[in-house]
Amino acid sequence: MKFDLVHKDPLSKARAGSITTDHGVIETPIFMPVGTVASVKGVHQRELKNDINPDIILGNTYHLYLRPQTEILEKAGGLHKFMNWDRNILTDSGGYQVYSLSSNRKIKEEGVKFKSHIDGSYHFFSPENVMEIQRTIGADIIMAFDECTPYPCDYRYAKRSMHMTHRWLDRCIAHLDKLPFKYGYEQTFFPIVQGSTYKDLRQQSAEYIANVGAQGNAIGGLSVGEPAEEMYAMTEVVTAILPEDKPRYLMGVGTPVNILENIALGIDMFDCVMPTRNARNGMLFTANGSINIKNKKWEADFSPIDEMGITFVDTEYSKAYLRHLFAANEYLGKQIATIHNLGFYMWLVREARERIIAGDFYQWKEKMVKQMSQRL
Ligand SMILES: CNc1nc2c(CCc3ccc(C(F)(F)F)cc3)c3[nH]c(N)nc(=O)c3cc2[nH]1
Repeated sequence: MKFDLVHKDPLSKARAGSITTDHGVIETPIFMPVGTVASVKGVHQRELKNDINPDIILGNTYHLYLRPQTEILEKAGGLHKFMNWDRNILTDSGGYQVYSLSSNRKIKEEGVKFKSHIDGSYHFFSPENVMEIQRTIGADIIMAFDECTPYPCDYRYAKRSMHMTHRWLDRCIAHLDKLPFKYGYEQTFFPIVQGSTYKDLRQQSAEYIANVGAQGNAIGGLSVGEPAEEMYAMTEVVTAILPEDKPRYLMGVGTPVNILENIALGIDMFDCVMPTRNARNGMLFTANGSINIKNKKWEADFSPIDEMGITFVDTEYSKAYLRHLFAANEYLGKQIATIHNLGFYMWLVREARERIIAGDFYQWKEKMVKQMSQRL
């Protein structure tokens, strides 16, 4: 993997860059649509390419391991082939999903024992077997097996959890070195900074991760319920220590405002379920604020969904029609809203990149943060 920084903003830590992998170039700042079980819910790969056009999407080790299971993915020649997606894929290591999805799980030094949310069967993730699973899935960027420290937690727990994540990181690296690439293209490993919302622990963890010298670095343990100010404060502490010439991925972030604020703090990569999950609930994000399309006020509003939208749904369908589809619980409604929201998130980070290159990102960000916070 190669990362070229093409521009830095004069009034903030925002950067514009390009990540090059064997599956193409990723222009940063980038938003990565969540494709949990080898699909961005309700969107065809062709629509994804033509209308939303992400350089990279996310896949999930926890889900893919349970279904369709790694044996099938291996026979398919990896996830790219299996889902007919020839651009970049990043997989999370499953640690977070076990913590957030599995009913009962037991975290020990060796690894995590968990119960499948699908059929109740018991499984075990360790740094070692998760590296093997991610090699088999074949994503271009793979994540360390970490413990996403729950929030809130006391200092002692956060410290112990951080040190275990560091020991697991060492085990990931030691094991990965013995596992050759399976499908003829490179896979890049990102370690993950923890430390909860304690400044000194975040500094320690950022130093430990920076020392690994990886091609990219992630910040975990945030967007887990902490106030936005805490998220920004921890991001600031960590980006001051992580190497400037490597991409930074802030996991699970966030709202449009969170994304702009963290771009200003030096973050390059984002993922979040909000655009897709909120869409299925009728919550649309726009440059002028958010719309709850189920609201009666849109019943006879025949204006386009979003005059400034970048996808075909924004101009080809009206607010009244989309509201009707939700009222009738028509599947098409969820699909239209999902394409709109993903389109908006892609527009937001692309516009941020253009502004960083043009040199007026900071002023634009200040204006957008106010404008997007309105409720329409
Ligand atoms: C929502 N907040 C949040 N999400 C977080 C995530 C998940 C990110 C993710 C990746 C891939 C998918 C996929 F389903 F699309 F594949 C879905 C979600 C974290 N992941 C790890 N490893 N460590 C963390 O410390 C961490 C903290 C996180 N805060």
